[in-house]
Amino acid sequence: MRVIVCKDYNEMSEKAFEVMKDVITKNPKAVLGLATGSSPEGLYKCMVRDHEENGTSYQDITTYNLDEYVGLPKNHPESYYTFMHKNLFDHIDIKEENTHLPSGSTQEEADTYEKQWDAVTCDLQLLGIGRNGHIGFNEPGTPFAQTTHIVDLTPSTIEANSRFFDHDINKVPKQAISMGIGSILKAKKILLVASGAEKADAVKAMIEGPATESCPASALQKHDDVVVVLDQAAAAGLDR
Ligand SMILES: N[C@@H]1[C@@H](O)[C@H](O)[C@@H](COP(=O)(O)O)O[C@@H]1O
Repeated sequence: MRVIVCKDYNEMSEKAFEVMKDVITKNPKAVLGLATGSSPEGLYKCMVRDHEENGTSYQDITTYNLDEYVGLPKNHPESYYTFMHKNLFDHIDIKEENTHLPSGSTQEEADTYEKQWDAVTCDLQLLGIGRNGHIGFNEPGTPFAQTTHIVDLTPSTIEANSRFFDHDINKVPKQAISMGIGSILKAKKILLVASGAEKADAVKAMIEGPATESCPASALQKHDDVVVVLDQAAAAGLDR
């Protein structure tokens, strides 16, 4: 794992953008795995600004998102479909038909998404990390070989994500459809961004702990091309 520590969220976003831009420049037909949450928002802003100022084109780029809540209509303000359009897709020249998000509530629908994912080679998978070490919605205890699946969210994730639902845990969906850890590890390159003190324990377990199902992100130790971009607060627990 290559670990880059930045002074703050903005610098983290700029550094992550450099990694992203390099992939897109080398391959304008790249397949990108995308993530939601506050961690990648700054990176998406950099991509939009670069598209507007430098004309970087996404015409031939294809995207696959990691996850989506079960039970929220597509156009719900907190659906990941809405998030991706609001933060990225509506501001760049990507073709709607080239963007993919998982959807549905059954394992059959999850398997269909995995088949689509298997048919492409992802050049760069972007990830955030949950406070309990989850990636996508793969909660602690998820087998590393897991493919796209329906997930029961843990109380800790429901609580963490309630900030997007008026701080009301009753409004947070209780399930999600998520690429598995095995799906994520299929990407050629992985870029994980994390900021803030509340991520420090998960970041330490991911990088310096053993590769164990109790920290889903520690599975990334098994991949040979991972770049982790952190701000100082998220890196605070690291020994090295
Ligand atoms: N499913 C998403 C994850 O993909 C994301 O990494 C995590 C952290 O979110 P944030 O970046 O807002 O802290 O939250 C959600 O649960």
